[in-house]
Amino acid sequence: MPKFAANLSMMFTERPFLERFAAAAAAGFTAVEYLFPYDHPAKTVADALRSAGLKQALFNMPPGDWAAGDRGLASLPDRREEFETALVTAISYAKTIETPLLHMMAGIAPCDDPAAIACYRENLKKAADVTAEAGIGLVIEPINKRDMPGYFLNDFDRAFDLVLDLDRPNLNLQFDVYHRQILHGDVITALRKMAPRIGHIQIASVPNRHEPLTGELDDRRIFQEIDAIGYRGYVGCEYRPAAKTEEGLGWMAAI
Ligand SMILES: O=C(O)[C@H](O)C(=O)CO
Ligand SMILES: [Mg+2]
Repeated sequence: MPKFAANLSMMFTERPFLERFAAAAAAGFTAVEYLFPYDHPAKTVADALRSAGLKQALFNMPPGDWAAGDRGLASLPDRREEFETALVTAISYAKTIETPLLHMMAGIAPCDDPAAIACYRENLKKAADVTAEAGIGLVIEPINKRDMPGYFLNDFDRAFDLVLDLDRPNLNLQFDVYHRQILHGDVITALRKMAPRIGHIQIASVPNRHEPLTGELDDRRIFQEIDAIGYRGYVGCEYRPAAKTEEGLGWMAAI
């Protein structure tokens, strides 16, 4: 059975962010992930994590101005300096919080634009090499067009081929089952094909992005396959609870 990490950006949102760590631990989670810790000092987040006795699975590099519509900086040629600063910030936070893995978001840019493609590739190489020096893993995640219209990285084969082509040991794929199903379907075959380069997995029901066992996929079968491919990392529960978080946790006993 996979080991699950609560996503504190989506779950336990009935309480302020720093109180979600204790709530996740009380609910039985041993690890957490979230999108961004940057609204708080790194030490404050690290203290909340450690006080709750939790492990940190992953968080994202700074995405730019999220409220203004930024969804990452890596493919934006006119924001290279901001990307470099974001990389330094992410590594500093990752070291303080002892996070083994960072997700580099691509940004909103045409996926066929040559300048965006070149910029993304260069930034990805740089981020992989700099995180490797810090002993940190890096993942890239294709995201579906319904949830994130215009997002640069929106194809699993393209992301997988880029990981293989750049061939950095610490650079792998963030395989979000929710996005895979919406973008391409064929989840189990893709898990088997991409298994050697899967650095992180996330789950949510399709189409509503709620708890497991409530969507169109056979989540029990997918969890069996995640075990079968030999994935031993955390599976991030990146879902929006259909009601109160704790009321929706029955799936953990039912899988
Ligand atoms: O949305 C997702 O699936 C990603 O995992 C993310 O963190 C950016 O929103
Ligand atoms: Mg995801």
